[in-house]
Amino acid sequence: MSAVVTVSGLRKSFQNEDVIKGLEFDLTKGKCIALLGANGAGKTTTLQMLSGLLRPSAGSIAFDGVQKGEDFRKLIGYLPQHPVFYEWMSGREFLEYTGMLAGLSKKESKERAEELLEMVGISNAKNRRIGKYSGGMKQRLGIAQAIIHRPKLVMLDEPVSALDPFGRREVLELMERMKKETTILFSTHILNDAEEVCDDILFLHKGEIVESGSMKELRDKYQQSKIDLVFRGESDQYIEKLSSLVEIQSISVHENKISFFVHNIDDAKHAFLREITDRNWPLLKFEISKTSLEDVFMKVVEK
Ligand SMILES: Nc1ncnc2c1ncn2[C@@H]1O[C@H](COP(=O)(O)OP(=O)(O)OP(=O)(O)O)[C@@H](O)[C@H]1O
Repeated sequence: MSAVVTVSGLRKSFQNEDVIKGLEFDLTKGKCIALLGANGAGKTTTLQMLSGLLRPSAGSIAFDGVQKGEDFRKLIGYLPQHPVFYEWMSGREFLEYTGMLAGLSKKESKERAEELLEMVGISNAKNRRIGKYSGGMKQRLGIAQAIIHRPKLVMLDEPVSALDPFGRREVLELMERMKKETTILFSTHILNDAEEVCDDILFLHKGEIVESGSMKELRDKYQQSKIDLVFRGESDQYIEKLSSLVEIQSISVHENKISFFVHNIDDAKHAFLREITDRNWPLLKFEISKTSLEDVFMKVVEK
């Protein structure tokens, strides 16, 4: 599959401090990719370099079909983390204005503005002043602005983080619709949001990509089945016996909770329950679950 942009050896330092430390990745055409990372991981800095607002300290960013030195801005759309609007303009006026700034004719801008107001679901408020819009509506207007010139890649910096649950839902649903038309790179520190709409993840931590791949690959790689057990009293003898019954990947003990990570959850469940009931062990808790990507994310971030 072809890449809309290929990034190689990308670095950025501020006052001799390395903030982005040699990123290597490409973004596959037609995908929605989450740039996931905690606060300060370097997401905004990365997006600003990709959008041409910030000059990299080193490395290259190559857009598909664009020669070195050629203007690539027509190919990209960008919604900053804290977009600023002319609050006195109406949504329609704002979109027509940004359309013309992006190089569309007056007629094209009008038509595209109408189309986008419909698409992002604010056409009934198109003549209202932006100052009267809710957070979710402003964010959707910001997204419309970012795609007015039909870019090949649209970058959204934390588009849902500051929204209430309603606004968040509106924007995530809009992204779902946009996926059919363009490649999306969106930054977030909330894994759930990434999981909901994205195909692929770039996991940024302290300026480095510590994990990447499709959602499915990462789930397959990290999701493990586990059985949590709590017994009354000392648990060493139970751990020893239970771990001899089936193939165990790992065991962790936290206070009085024993977690067995296993390959085959059905075998383990039956074997454990049989053993515990046959021997009448003082079981207080038996719980089956899966580790989530969230657990993995937390582990990496805590390092
Ligand atoms: N202009 C600047 N001058 C100095 N340091 C900067 C500058 N811009 C960003 N940084 C630093 O670079 C690091 C990464 O910042 P960045 O804003 O890219 O992170 P982020 O992942 O987008 O986080 P957040 O979600 O909090 O915005 C931070 O430590 C930040 O303090």
